[in-house]
Amino acid sequence: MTSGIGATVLGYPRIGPRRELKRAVESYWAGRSDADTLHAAARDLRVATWLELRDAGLDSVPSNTFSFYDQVLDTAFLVGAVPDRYRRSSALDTYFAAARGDADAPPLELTKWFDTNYHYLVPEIDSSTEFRLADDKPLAEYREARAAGVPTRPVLLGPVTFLLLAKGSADPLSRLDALLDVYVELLGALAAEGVEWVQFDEPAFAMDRDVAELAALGRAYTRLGAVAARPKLLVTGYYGSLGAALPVLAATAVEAIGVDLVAGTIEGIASVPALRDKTLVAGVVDGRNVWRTDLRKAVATAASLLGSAAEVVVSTSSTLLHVPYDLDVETSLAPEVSARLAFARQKVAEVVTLDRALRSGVPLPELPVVEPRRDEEVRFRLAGVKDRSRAPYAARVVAQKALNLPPLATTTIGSFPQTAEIRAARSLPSDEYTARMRAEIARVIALQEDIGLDVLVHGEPERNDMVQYFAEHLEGFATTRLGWVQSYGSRCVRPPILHGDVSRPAPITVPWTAYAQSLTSRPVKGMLTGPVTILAWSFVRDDQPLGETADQVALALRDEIADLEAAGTRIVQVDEPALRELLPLRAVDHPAYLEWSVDAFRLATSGASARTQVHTHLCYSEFGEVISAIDGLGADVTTIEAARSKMEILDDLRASGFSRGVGPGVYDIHSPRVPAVGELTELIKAALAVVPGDRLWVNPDCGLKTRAYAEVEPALRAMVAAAREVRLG
Ligand SMILES: CN1c2c(nc(N)[nH]c2=O)NC[C@@H]1CNc1ccc(C(=O)N[C@@H](CCC(=O)N[C@@H](CCC(=O)N[C@@H](CCC(=O)O)C(=O)O)C(=O)O)C(=O)O)cc1
Ligand SMILES: N[C@@H](CCS)C(=O)O
Ligand SMILES: [Zn+2]
Repeated sequence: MTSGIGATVLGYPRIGPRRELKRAVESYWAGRSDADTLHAAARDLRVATWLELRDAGLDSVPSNTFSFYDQVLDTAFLVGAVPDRYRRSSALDTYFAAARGDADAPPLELTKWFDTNYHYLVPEIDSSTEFRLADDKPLAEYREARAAGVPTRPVLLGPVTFLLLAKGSADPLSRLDALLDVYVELLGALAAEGVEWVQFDEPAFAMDRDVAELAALGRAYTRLGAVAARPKLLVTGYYGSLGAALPVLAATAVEAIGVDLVAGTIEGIASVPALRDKTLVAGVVDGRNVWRTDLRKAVATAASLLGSAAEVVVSTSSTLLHVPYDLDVETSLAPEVSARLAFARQKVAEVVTLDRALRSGVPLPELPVVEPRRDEEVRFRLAGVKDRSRAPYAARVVAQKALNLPPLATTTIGSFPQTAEIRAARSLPSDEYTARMRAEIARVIALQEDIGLDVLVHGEPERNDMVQYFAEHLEGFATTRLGWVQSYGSRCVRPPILHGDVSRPAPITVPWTAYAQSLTSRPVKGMLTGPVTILAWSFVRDDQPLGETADQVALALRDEIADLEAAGTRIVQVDEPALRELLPLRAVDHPAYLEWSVDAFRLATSGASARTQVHTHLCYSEFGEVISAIDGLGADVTTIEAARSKMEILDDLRASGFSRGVGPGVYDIHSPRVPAVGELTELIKAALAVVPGDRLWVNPDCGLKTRAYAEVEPALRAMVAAAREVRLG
């Protein structure tokens, strides 16, 4: 039996090719435009996407991939799982209150989406949550697309992944049957509308799952498969192999299963007999990286599955949300780099080409193969690095006494507010720009001295982004002009493209840091982004192990640290906020990752003298799982996000016996709220119960770049006052 889904992609970017959605929502938030204007902008983006995908030749076009903020939040609204504290006068304002918070309620928790740089809002579900079909977004988008002449396939977050991502219940799956009632009702409504296919995403099953979770998956799709009048069902599990979830899904009545054959493998697929009457949606075009597909290899992979399913069709390995829109607008990329690339629009064309080749025998085009740039000197130097250790910590503590820091030393994480004036200045001529940035640094240093911080920062005004900035100054990286990818809500990043061997033509941060240090007698921290984070937030080459690429980046950072020391820098911070993010989804892959990631950090930092205090900073994740790796980094001081998770990290630190300097963040920089001195002293005292005062640092959770001075200044003053109060006992 063939089902006729045909060539498709599992999802598409939604921010607009020129970040139109960012401008539209931010304008609405600022009160500069009304809801109708915002809805019209959103509609234009959706319609343009559907027409583009249809005209590119896809047989099945996805819908409901649009979101004003986040698809997990959309799902919470769809099923009525929105806490009452967010109820506002309109549905749109209720939605944005949950996403961003307001004067009356802090937002839902924001956290990393699997092993990507996308962030989702964590639904709150407990035994009292009354699920109901509370929104018609998937239906409305289907109708809108149909009116534009495009029949579409609504994409929904699968019920089991939704519950597994939620918090608030010790046993979220106990709510599955109640949630399924809503999905059953929705399937009926979609069928009545004439929807032919619906896609359910269950990426939670690319991770290790226990027997109860696998059983819940089976129960969910057995129930949805049994709905009398329903669209055909495609269930996808991406960011890795479905593993044990594949036979579970195959045993249900769903018509199609989407498998990730880029992050996952074909292993085990042929041995699932129940797939033989289903459509296999073969994800052979990489949804997360930007390399052009090896068409011959991809078609061979898909063809090898032909006997395992009733039908095999070509698709992307995951949603295309994580790649930029269009390579063709990047006219400044070197031709030998762009010849190796495909962004979302080009990937759609690849899917169509591959599907026609697989199912109709249309010949594949011949494309030239371009090899990555090799740098023999970098490879030679790396082969010569034998030792990645520093002097013992006790000796470093003695050597660093010269810094003369008080107990409960106060500092910030690096960035100060990136104001509109700073961003606008980027287009100035070089001399003028440098003068503006130096003036900003001088202002930030004077402010920190006035506030009374002990260890200062230069404020990072010259950095458009903590990864892109370094990529712009390293060989082996390309950066884009318009290659924006959604990170969270309206915030976007332009991940650099790490395409060849990495080297550092000249010092990167030294002039800015040295200038800042020349203005003050207090120590100014040199500020670098670590090798793991640079890889995590870039598109990385896939022709060599990640550990090799990380070492090349680390070597460049090692040279930068040596130059910072030579210029008089006594403290260097190497940020690794993405250390947890890159942790592989399957436990079997953890040890190898933790080994190369820790090794790369140690390569970057182990050239530092015992007198130089090395800090690292981590945020955006829960760190319990990688606490021993954090210890393995060997930094003298680790500042870590803690306030948002209510200092839960203290338990992990206590349990791990962490014995070096640590700064659990005392206030949440994601909220405009200014903390009171009293609440900060309480947090510092709680931390003092776990870490002695001479090793305990007082700092915010993360950098201040997204905040305004009106919030930052009083918050830092409160933080310094709290540290002084606790010092006095
Ligand atoms: C710490 N985080 C980061 C992650 N990933 C990164 N690559 N970088 C990170 O810092 N992942 C986890 C978190 C995610 N958090 C954030 C937080 C904030 C942003 C953000 O604010 N993004 C900005 C874009 C930042 C940037 O690249 N700025 C450039 C370009 C600015 C710009 O838009 N210029 C205008 C023209 C100038 C003007 O007049 O404003 C234009 O191009 O039109 C710069 O400063 O030069 C955003 O706007 O979304 C992202 C992730
Ligand atoms: N130094 C960076 C770290 C962010 S995770 C900053 O302060 O923005
Ligand atoms: Zn941070």
